Amino acid sequence: MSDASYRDAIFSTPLDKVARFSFDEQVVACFPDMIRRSVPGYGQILGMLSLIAKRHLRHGAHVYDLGCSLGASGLALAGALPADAFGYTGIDLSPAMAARAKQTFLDECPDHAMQVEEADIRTYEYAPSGMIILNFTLQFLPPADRDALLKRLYNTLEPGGVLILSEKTIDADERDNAWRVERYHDFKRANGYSDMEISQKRTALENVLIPDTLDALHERLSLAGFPRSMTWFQYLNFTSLIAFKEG
Ligand SMILES: C[S@@+](CC[C@H](N)C(=O)[O-])C[C@H]1O[C@@H](n2cnc3c(N)ncnc32)[C@H](O)[C@@H]1O
Ligand SMILES: O=C(O)C(=O)C[C@]1(C(=O)O)C=C[C@@H](O)C=C1
Repeated sequence: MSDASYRDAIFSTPLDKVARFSFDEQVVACFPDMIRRSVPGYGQILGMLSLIAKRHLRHGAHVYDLGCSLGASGLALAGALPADAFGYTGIDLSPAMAARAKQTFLDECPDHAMQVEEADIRTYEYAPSGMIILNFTLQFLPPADRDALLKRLYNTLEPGGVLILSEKTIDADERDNAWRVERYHDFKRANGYSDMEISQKRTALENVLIPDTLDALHERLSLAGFPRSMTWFQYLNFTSLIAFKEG
């Protein structure tokens, strides 16, 4: 079955040298377990996506899911909306992710027209769309590339379209940041990760996942052209924003 998932044990043994985190076969094999145990509120964010789509998506409009990984957002939409309600393109640069997402859609929702493209979201040629999902992906782009992408996305959205931006964040205040990171590590421990796993993954993500502050995310959305953005979800150092294009 294409959604078979293993328990994430990638950082459970001591490594001489921790390699940079990458979305390779090893991560793909345990990704559903990894993201569920590592991202506070991941399930709730997925659950809200289809409710937001029901309110904001014009019937038949297109949805882009950027950095779709295994297509969890697409599956959430397909589970809640009929096939003719929307079109969907998931894009991911990782060949292993894209291949597995493609197969998952064929297995799980063959009646919905779900496309997956193995491509770079920075250079992809977007068609007009009603909703763009960027869930935990912008944080993996070099910061210098983020504004240009958001501007392109704003320009491709149809009037009345929405962008959902979910990210890990950092606090500008050092004490607040330390508190939030410590409680995040408590969250991971409570989900079965050891101190060694937490520490080795932290090293692997250094200079790979570069978080912005919540204020910087709103500022980027404003710079891109969005007249309005809101933080609709926050749980420790993970957040989700919605940005609206004027209708
Ligand atoms: C944390 S995962 C996203 C999780 C996913 N959105 C979900 O909700 O399950 C980040 C994904 O972004 C992809 N990615 C990173 N940089 C990318 C780029 N420049 N273009 C396309 N995909 C990219 C990675 O391959 C990875 O699958
Ligand atoms: O484990 C962490 O520290 C995380 O930041 C979680 C996180 C993410 O936010 O994208 C990092 C890598 C994996 O893609 C899954 C989740």
